Order: sequence, then structure tokens, then C-alpha cells
Amino acid sequence: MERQVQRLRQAFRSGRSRPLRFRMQQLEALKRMVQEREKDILSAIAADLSKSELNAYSHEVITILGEIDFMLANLPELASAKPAKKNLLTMLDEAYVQPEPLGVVLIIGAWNYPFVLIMQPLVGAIAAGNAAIVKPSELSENTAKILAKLLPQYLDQDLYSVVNGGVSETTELLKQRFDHILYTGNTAVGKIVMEAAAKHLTPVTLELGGKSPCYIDRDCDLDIACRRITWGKYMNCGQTCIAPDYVLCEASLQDRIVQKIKETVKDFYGENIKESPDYERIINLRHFKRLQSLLEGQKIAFGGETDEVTRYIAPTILTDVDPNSKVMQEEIFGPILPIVSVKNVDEAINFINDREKPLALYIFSHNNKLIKRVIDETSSGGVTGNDVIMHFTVNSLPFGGVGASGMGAYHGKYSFDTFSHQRPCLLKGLKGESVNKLRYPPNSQSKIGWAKFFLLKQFSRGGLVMLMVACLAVAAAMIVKEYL
Ligand SMILES: NC(=O)c1ccc[n+]([C@@H]2O[C@H](COP(=O)([O-])OP(=O)(O)OC[C@H]3O[C@@H](n4cnc5c(N)ncnc54)[C@H](O)[C@@H]3O)[C@@H](O)[C@H]2O)c1
Ligand SMILES: CCCCCCCCCCCCC/C=C/C=O
Repeated sequence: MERQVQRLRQAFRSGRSRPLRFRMQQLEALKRMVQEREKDILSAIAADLSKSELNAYSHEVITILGEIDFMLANLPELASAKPAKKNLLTMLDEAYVQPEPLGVVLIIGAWNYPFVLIMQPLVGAIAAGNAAIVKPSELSENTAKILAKLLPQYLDQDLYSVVNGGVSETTELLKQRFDHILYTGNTAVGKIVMEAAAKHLTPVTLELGGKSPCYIDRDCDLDIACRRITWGKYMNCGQTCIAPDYVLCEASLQDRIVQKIKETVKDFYGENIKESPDYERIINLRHFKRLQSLLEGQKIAFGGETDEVTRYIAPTILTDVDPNSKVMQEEIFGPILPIVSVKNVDEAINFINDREKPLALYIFSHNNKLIKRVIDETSSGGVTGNDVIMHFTVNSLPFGGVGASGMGAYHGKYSFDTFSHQRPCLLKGLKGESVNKLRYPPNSQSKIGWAKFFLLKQFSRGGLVMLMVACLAVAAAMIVKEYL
């Protein structure tokens, strides 16, 4: 591992990853890889998640193509030096912020969207001019293999490499020094990553999880709400970081919600859900049994069927759920939707604030003021109003968690910024030495006065012109007074 990281560091030191042209070439190569090897990529994702290739495309591949196109279109601007506002003391100098790559970065992905969770950060790392090691999840082994096979065929092998493996390999990797680590996975391991990174003072982006609440107001379009919740909850068999984890609503709505979700499930997946190509399976037996245990003692209003052989769990709704029951104590990360009753939005807000900050928060209501109030009075990684999940697809929105659901963010410009150092640069002229005496010893009260004048005022160029005109006017007035 150490040699591999050193090799990348030497390649980074060569400066080869910095020129814009090189970065664009690498991104274009990545796009070519996704297009030319689409079939292999889709079949790997499909095999890992018992997913149709159509869903593999719409859940993962399309996002990556969009991200690469965004970077190709915006990289010159993102990477350009940004002129900075100056104070009076530096008004004649050049001040700007220069984005620069961090160095060698580590990207650790999770199994549930195995392609997008490696590739989307990698696009940002390349765009920002870094070298990168990616470590896909061992649980999505087919995607891990295809990434290890394809990435070296398309990308510069000295600057970008794939390390496959599980806990031991990742633990070895985390002993190395990186210039940034972007980790996607569960909160417990997020703490391990952060602890390891701290030893090298390495900044981290932690894309973690949590229980994302979904508040359904009594004044909402319940048909649309239930259709969108059904889509986001049962997509990828509920194994989505920002899936609505549980519903909060007034008790009077509960039965109608169950009925409408039930109808939508039939509409989406047909009479025999098991046969639907659009309904996936649970990733492994451990998660299957964990989810089965969440059903124990619960009132199953819909679904609940399971098949261990195929790791099938039906789209399931639990009603009258006790907030202290097991299903409400951990991220569900499966096709089980508990409904917890609250008296009103005030109680919903308190319920949310009494728990860890979630990765996402959803509110369904006709009342925009209520939606904005819930947003203002709670906290979460992100929010979608009157829908679920879709904030993930808008790459002008930073995607990340807060508190226990994570730190930092990426997507689009935010990926570029995550993998860049925003370097402040001031290029001083050699004139104005007389003014510099104000900062040289010996200090004095008078110099303090001038320093306040020069430093506490922020002048735009226009403001400075007005100041100079004012000074000239004062000087002219003094001259006129002198000679009249
Ligand atoms: N915020 C996001 O963008 C996002 C996206 C997907 C998943 N998630 C969250 O991830 C979780 C599901 O993923 P998971 O954790 O089951 O995925 P996982 O089991 O694939 O683990 C994630 C990564 O961590 C590594 N890992 C696991 N245990 C480790 C250890 N002890 N030491 C070092 N590395 C270790 C794995 O090799 C893998 O690469 C959920 O909480 C979900 O909400 C978050
Ligand atoms: C017109 C069809 C548009 C389909 C858009 C679907 C996009 C779904 C993307 C879901 C990505 C979820 C990523 C999850 C991360 C955490 O697990």
C-alpha cells in the first residue's frame, strides 16, 4: 500500500495532473469508458444488486455521464483564479484566489450504488487535478472488479489506481497519508476513517447515513405524496441512503397512506412483485436477517413477505409504530416503511429534533410556509419538498450530511471545491513604501488611527474612485480658500 501511495505521490509531484488539458483528457476518457463499456458496467451493477440493467442505468450511469459533462463544461471557470476584493492598503496590488489540487486523495465507496459512489467523487478529484486511489466496496464485488479492470485501461495508471478488498485492505490504506479522504458508508466506520485521518491531519468528507424523516401534512396531495414516497422508498429495495426511512403524520391519515402506497406498489411492480424486473433484492444474508428482525412485534399493514433463498423482502408498511421500537432505533436501509403518528407539525418538528440529524428530510404539504417552517426549525443533510431523493440529482446542490449523517459535501462544483485548496494570493507592487511606514515600527496611536482607516474600510474600485474624488475636492477647496 505504501509503495502504491508513494508512486501516486511521485506522479502528482511531477505536475502531470495539473494542466487543464490533461484533466479534460482524463474526464473525456472516463466518459468514453462509461459509453464504450456500458454493457459490462450495467451487468456488473445488475449482478451485485439483482437489478435490471435499465435500473442500473437510471440509478447510476446517467448520473455519472451528467457529472462528467458538467465538469467538462465548467472546469475552465472552476479552475480559474478568482479576483478578490482589496482594502485600501492593497488597492494597487493584485489579489486573487487560486484553486489548486490537494495532492493524493482516497475515495472509499459503499455497495448500494457501487458505481456512482466511486465514480462521482473520482470525477471531482480528477477535475481538481489530484491523483486518486479508489476503494470500492467488497460487498458489490462485480462492480469492484469491473472498476479495477476498466479504470486502468482508460485513465493514467500512475495517477489513478484501484485498490480492491474489504476491512483489512481498507484499514491498511487508512494507515497511509492522504491529502483528502472521501468516505461513503455507515456512521460507525465513518468514525474509524476520521480517527485514522486525524493521525495525518487529513481532511475528510464523510457521506454517512441515518433515519431520514418524511412528514406528510394533512393538507397535501396525498396521491402524489404516496406515489413519490413509494418510488423513493422501494427503489433499490430500500437500500438508498436518502430513502424516506419513516413517515410522520396525523393518525387520521395513516390508513389512507397505507391504501395509496399499496395501490402504487401494484401499479409500479404488478401483481407479483417478485417477478418484477424493477424490484431489487437485499444485498446479503446479514442485512436480510437484520431487516427481518425489524418486523418482529410490529403491526404489518402491508407486505411483510420474505424469502431467504432469494433475499426477497416485500414492500412493507408498519402502522402505529412505537418510536421506541427497534425499527425506529437504526437506519432501516430496506423496504420497510414505519408510520409514526404525531398530533401536528409541531410534534413532528420536535420528534425530528429529538434525534440525530438525518441525511435527508422530506415534507409533503400544499402549504409552502409550513414546508419552509419545518426546514427552518430542523436540520438535515439535505431536503426535498413534496418529493423524495431528487435533491441528489441536482448537481448545483451540495450533497452531504450534517452531524451524525456526515460532513462535507460534493456533486458538481462542490466536488471540485472539496478536492481543491482555495489558495489566497496577493502580489504586492514596490511602490507606496511611504504608506508602508504605517506598519513598520515604531508603532504609535497615530499609526493605529491610519491603520483603522486603511484596514477597516472595504473599498470596491468604485468606492476608491469616490474617495479619491472627495480627497481631490477637499484639496481643491483648500487651495481655493488659500488664494481667495
Ligand atoms: N451519504 C451518502 O452518500 C451515502 C451513500 C450510500 C450509502 N450511505 C450510507 O452507507 C451505509 C451503507 O453502507 P455500508 O457501510 O453498509 O457500506 P459498506 O459495507 O460497503 O462499507 C462502506 C466502505 O467502508 C469499508 N469498510 C467497512 N467496514 C470497515 C472498517 N471496519 N474499517 C475500514 N473500512 C471499512 C468497506 O470496505 C466499504 O468500502 C448506510 O448507512 C448508508 O446510509 C451513505
Ligand atoms: C426521467 C427519469 C429520471 C430518473 C432519475 C432517477 C435518479 C435516481 C438517482 C438515485 C440515486 C440515489 C443515490 C443514493 C445515494 C445513497 O445511497
